[in-house]
Amino acid sequence: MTKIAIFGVGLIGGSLALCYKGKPGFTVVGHSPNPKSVDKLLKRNVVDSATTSMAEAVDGADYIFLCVPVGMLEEYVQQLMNLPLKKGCIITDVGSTKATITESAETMVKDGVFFIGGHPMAGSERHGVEAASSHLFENAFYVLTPAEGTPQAEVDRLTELLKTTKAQIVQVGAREHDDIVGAISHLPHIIAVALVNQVRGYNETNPLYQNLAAGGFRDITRIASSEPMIWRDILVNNRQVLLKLLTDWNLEISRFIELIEKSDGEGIVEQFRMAGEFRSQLPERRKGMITSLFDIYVDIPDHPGIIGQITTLLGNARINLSNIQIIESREDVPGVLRLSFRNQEDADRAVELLSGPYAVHV
Ligand SMILES: NC(=O)C1=CN([C@@H]2O[C@H](COP(=O)(O)OP(=O)(O)OC[C@H]3O[C@@H](n4cnc5c(N)ncnc54)[C@H](O)[C@@H]3O)[C@@H](O)[C@H]2O)C=CC1
Ligand SMILES: O=C(O)C(=O)Cc1ccc(O)cc1
Repeated sequence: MTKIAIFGVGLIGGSLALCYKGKPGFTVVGHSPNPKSVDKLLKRNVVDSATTSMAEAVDGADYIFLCVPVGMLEEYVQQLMNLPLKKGCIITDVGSTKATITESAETMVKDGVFFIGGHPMAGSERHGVEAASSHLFENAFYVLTPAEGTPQAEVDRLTELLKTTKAQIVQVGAREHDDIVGAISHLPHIIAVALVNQVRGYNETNPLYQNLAAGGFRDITRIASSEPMIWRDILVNNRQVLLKLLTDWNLEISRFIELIEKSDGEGIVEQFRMAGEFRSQLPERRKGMITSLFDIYVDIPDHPGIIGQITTLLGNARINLSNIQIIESREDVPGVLRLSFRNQEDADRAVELLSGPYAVHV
């Protein structure tokens, strides 16, 4: 039996637990310092067993996943080193930054125990075990940042284990990881939050901002709703990289200020052209760092219970709805319902299911 211990069974820890729980040959134990959380994990059936005792969780464990906020990772590795661990045990984490934990764990691990940094590059703005899903990592990249001197055979062993997540495993240097992920994930989160707060300010004097900010604005700022504590730790941890990126961001914005001041139409066109060209080269069907929602639109006649009927149809077909929004609902016009799904397959199935009784657009 392969024993997997998971510390911090939230969105990511819970999703990992669901990848292994019930698979032949695996047993999954969840750890939380909070007895109420332990009860919740058992009730929700996310793990085979759960405990508040670190010693009990790691007893005989083959793999230990640290899925707590980035700021707690080092402390967890330190505490694990004071416990009897199984020989050959691999400790890995899922933190969104990799340099500090990979470098410090290297100095902490004892003989016969290995630390391999990890980052499943998929997630969402939601948090907690309630949002966990065994499908979260499918078709996403899962980065491993082995500490120097880690035998490749151990990295291969973890890679083999992680195949169950259906993610594509890649090895990247920890510092290179933080540079790249800083630019494609951490900076966009900062920009989304700053943008929402800018509009929030205007909205204080004119609430029409909020009313008109549906649709596109809502979409591009989804990640501004991410869990504050998780992001506090990520941004503080990756501060060096982010300070450089924010300086570059200021330059990009200054360029736009100048172009607009000068009414430089050609310059503006050139900015859009270059961005469009690069963007069109991004991989299309792979799940990226910042996941998109897949939307379909359904015309809804104005009569009571219609939304319930649609959600029931989807529920019965076990199609997971991620978001639902009424776009227009006035007495004189039929409403449009926007249904969002986490993947194209669910969106396609929903179109097929709803196209009979309703008018569906994509
Ligand atoms: N949210 C996302 O989309 C992604 C997050 N990550 C990383 O995964 C890790 C976990 O994040 P999520 O699962 O999103 O967050 P979450 O909030 O859903 O889960 C965090 C877990 O850690 C526990 N925890 C929080 N503070 C704690 C404390 N002081 N002591 C002990 N346990 C504590 C929580 O009870 C919860 O079980 C973070 O390191 C994050 O950087 C990695 C990839 C994606
Ligand atoms: O909500 C989204 O799309 C994300 O960007 C999720 C995410 C958050 C943190 C990560 O380290 C990786 C992915």
